[in-house]
Amino acid sequence: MPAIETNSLSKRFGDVVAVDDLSLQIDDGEVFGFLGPNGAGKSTTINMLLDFARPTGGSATVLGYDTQDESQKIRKRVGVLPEGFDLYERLSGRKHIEFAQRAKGANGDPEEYLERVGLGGDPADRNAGDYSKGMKQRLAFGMALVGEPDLLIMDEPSSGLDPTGIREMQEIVRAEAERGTTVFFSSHILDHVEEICDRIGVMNEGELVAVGTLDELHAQIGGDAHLELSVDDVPEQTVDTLPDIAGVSGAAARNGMLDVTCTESAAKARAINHVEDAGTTVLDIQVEDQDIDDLFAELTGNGSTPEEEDAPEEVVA
Ligand SMILES: Nc1ncnc2c1ncn2[C@@H]1O[C@H](COP(=O)(O)OP(=O)(O)OP(=O)(O)O)[C@@H](O)[C@H]1O
Repeated sequence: MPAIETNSLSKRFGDVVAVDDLSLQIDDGEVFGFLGPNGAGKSTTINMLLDFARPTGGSATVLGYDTQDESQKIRKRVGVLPEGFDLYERLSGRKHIEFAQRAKGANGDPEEYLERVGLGGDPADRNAGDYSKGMKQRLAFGMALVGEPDLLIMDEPSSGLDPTGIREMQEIVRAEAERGTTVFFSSHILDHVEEICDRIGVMNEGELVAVGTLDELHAQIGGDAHLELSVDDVPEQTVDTLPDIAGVSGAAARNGMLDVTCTESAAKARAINHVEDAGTTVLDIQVEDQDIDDLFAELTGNGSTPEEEDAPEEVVA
């Protein structure tokens, strides 16, 4: 049974199609990164999975339960770290966990959850209002872990965290995944998901534009590779004929170099052979595979990488 399955799931807000015909399957035990720029439809998808928003089309199941008919059962087995969560400034970390336990009808030692998120000992009894941004995020994470959920849904869990906070968050996700919890991790920052996720789904303007492992994403989009050949001389005719080779999309000459763009890996060898067959000596070869950030930018039609867009926010502790 998949942990999450959506079938043509859609949501319209008037003229805005927030989620468009989303069909996605997330297996039990997977750490899945749900990636996309602002406004791509990630939160709306999560809201539909938790029945906070009703689809205008399609359907979904979470842990085998229908999201519209069996949402109570889903909420019992799912831990949620919402975007922009609220904490009670005057309640301690421990009280927050106890509150979450009561809400979920779960037992257990609150200290154990606080320790799992690095808030054991002294911080447990401090008021959440005195916590740093990272500590607040960890407390919200600890609350999501109450009741040992089978599935963790996290909406932008690293937003506003400094690099140390992000690393800690990733470590906690990893630890939970090792315990067998399925993790659905939404983010608009590729860096935050690529290391910890088994698979990534990329959303753009409500549509799922790619899904797979990082390697599969590279393959799906063609994974352009750039070949830089240092050559003894650059015959113009070769520049013209290189794009006729299968898998070569372009060629250009500059300063004794031949730049060749290949849309498939095997085309690199074919391009080199073609150049040498024309009587040119290849002196040196440099290969530059497309960077994953470029891939993301290409998939989401963004000129800049998500990291660049977000740089100022990311240094805020
Ligand atoms: N309640 C609403 N009413 C009208 N439009 C909405 C509503 N909620 C979301 N939208 C629109 O739906 C689209 C998708 O929004 P959504 O919040 O799901 O994106 P997102 O990928 O989660 O973005 P972010 O990373 O900024 O949270 C956006 O165009 C947004 O303006």
